[in-house]
Amino acid sequence: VAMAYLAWRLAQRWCPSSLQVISFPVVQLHLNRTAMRASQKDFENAMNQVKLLKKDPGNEAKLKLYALYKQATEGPCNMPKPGVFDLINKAKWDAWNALGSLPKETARQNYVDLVSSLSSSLESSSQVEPGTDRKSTGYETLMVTSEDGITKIMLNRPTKKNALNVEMYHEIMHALKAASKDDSAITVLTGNGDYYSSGNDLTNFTDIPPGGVEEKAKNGAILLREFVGCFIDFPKPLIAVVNGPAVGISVTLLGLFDAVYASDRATFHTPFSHLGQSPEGCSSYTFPKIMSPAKAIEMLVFGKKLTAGEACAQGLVTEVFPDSTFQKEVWTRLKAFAKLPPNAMRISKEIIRNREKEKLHAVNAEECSVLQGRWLSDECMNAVVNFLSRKSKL
Ligand SMILES: CCCCC/C=C/C(=O)SCCNC(=O)CCNC(=O)[C@H](O)C(C)(C)COP(=O)(O)OP(=O)(O)OC[C@H]1O[C@@H](n2cnc3c(N)ncnc32)[C@H](O)[C@@H]1OP(=O)(O)O
Repeated sequence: VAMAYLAWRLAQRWCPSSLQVISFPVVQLHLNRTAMRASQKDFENAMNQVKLLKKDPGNEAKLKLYALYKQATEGPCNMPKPGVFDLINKAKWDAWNALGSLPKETARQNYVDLVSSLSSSLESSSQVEPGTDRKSTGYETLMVTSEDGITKIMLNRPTKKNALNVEMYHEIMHALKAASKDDSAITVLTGNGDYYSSGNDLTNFTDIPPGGVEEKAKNGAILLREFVGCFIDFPKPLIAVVNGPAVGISVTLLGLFDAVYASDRATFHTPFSHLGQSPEGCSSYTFPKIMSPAKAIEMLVFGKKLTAGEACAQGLVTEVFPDSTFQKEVWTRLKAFAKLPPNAMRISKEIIRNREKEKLHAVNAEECSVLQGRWLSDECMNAVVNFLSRKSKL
């Protein structure tokens, strides 16, 4: 019920504007387009095209498609209004009902138009999609560059505080795999804008697959395990340049980096209990080792936010720099590191890290399995709903 509520809140957030988009232009289109009518064949083609869309068009578009489809095939909404707790069906009913007495032919035409615009917009944004060698511009959520012996992977959703959406998880894995094979000596992860990263994108929780929330949680655990695994196995020196606040998984992963340089503006926050969740990124193992069990519990269980200075004192951060000179000082240092013999660095990292690898993979698997259960809990669902409905922030 909580997840249905969540989907409904999202639909509700989008619906006020989307209903205007549905009802107002639909009527206009009807007036302007008496001569342009989509045939039944066009309509059927559009229905098939929807199934072939390479990307999920999002809940707002799906609600519009649903409403137009129902209007085109059954006419005005004559179903009883779903009960107040039947949240998803109520959002669908609202969308359909908002079409009023729009004629079937117009709804059919609008459906065809909508599918056509979705196909072209999603098609064009997926031209840079998977498969071949991605260059910097081939990423949607990252900027990846390679120069002076350094591959820099920059999280690039500054307007969302570099929250990690599903695409970003995949792109980071792709970029790390490419960096492990390229001719750079070291690899750097950093953030664009004022944040390093605000952690997992909480809207990841809203896209529920046909198998429901259980399938969603299972897929999330698989993705997380693979994602963290890439950091455990990364063979070259991996350095975090923490340009601003870091939250959640962007903090826990730092225990798997080989050096962490932070601006004095950065903070380190893992509010897992607040979110009804539990630690990941192997932090249940690395943090107690790095900073003592008691300090790790303050962070991972009680959600204590550390300043950069405190994180450095606890051993999570290697060195802190004043924000005004941060970029200059850090990159000068990194360029010097990148001139060291790459094979020697690789082999030294291997000998330091390898004996822990098996343990880290086991910890990762266990953390993912615990989180899978947490994502289905009321505590977690309520926390996500509260954030998405703007009732809470960290
Ligand atoms: C599948 C793998 C799962 C791995 C498990 C990982 C767990 C974690 O990482 S737990 C940590 C999750 N992160 C959070 O709970 C942070 C939530 N965000 C916030 O509390 C705040 O946004 C803030 C403190 C990070 C920043 O606050 P403020 O400076 O006031 O900026 P805004 O809130 O206005 O943010 C701007 C814009 O960005 C969106 N946004 C920021 N962080 C997230 C996020 N984590 N998920 C989704 N969206 C995020 C925010 O909603 C704003 O969007 P618009 O309103 O559309 O402008």
